[in-house]
Amino acid sequence: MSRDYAVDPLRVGVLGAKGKMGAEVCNAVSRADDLSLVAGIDQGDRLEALTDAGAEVVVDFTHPDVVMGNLEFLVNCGIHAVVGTTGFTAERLATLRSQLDVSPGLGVLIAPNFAIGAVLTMKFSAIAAKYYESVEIIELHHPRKADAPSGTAMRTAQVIAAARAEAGLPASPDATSQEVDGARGALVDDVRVHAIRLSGLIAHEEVLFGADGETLTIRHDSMDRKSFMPGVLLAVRNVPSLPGLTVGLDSLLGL
Ligand SMILES: NC(=O)C1=CN([C@@H]2O[C@H](COP(=O)(O)OP(=O)(O)OC[C@H]3O[C@@H](n4cnc5c(N)ncnc54)[C@H](OP(=O)(O)O)[C@@H]3O)[C@@H](O)[C@H]2O)C=CC1
Ligand SMILES: O=C(O)C1=N[C@H](C(=O)O)C[C@H](O)C1
Repeated sequence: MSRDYAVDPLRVGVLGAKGKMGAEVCNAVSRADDLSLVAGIDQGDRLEALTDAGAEVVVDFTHPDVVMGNLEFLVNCGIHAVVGTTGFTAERLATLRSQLDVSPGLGVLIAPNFAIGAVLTMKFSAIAAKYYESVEIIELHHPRKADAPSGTAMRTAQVIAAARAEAGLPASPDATSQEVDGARGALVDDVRVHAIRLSGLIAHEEVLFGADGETLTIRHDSMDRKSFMPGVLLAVRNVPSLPGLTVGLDSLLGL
């Protein structure tokens, strides 16, 4: 018999509950009739509070330095995870895949960005990439952000680079022969990424494409952290039926 979540809500825990994103997630989960917030823990709290509370899905918005330890605990305890925390290198994803290989039925979903517009920006950029000889990315964030470039910009650069490689495109043209360190941004998979940190901003990304006589700019702006909540809740509701590792929201959005 299938479970009636209106009667028996999915039990959700939040890691990083006092942070900017974690607090917003606690509010969103509390407001959803089919979900029940059973634990919200932060720096210094015991991870066991999650098992004590019977959490079935845990959402992690903490810090790149601690997220792998958190996930090891959750996987060992058989708790599904939805992860927004950044810092997922190919090596980290491989580690996670091997942990999940021995935990049949368990799901972990990691999304570099839960905002629909950011997911579409990555998708549109992957489509546009093969038509333009030049591409650069500018990401713009609030100044309390720990990592640069953003996880979204890293992922955007990776999908663009993959599309360019498949189309046989060389590196973007660039005649710079004299440079003040950092003036041309960071190279991520051969794509230049520039990171702005500015009070007043939340999370923004611009992808600029160029060819002879034209440019195309794809821009997304998160003006409020509420923009991430529909994606987070979509992931929470679906992760128990998505065994293994899922990266990105694309499949859940039908992209
Ligand atoms: N995927 C997405 O859509 C989004 C991803 N992010 C990412 O999410 C992460 C968090 O962002 P944000 O909420 O802005 O950051 P915050 O610094 O506001 O929040 C992080 C919270 O986690 C706490 N924390 C740190 N270590 C632990 C631990 N070991 N266990 C439990 N809690 C811990 C912090 O405590 P303390 O401050 O005391 O260290 C803080 O309260 C970042 O990696 C960010 O890039 C952000 C927005 C959207
Ligand atoms: O730290 C943030 O704020 C954000 N982090 C994520 C990232 O690094 O891409 C997602 C979004 O950009 C907000």
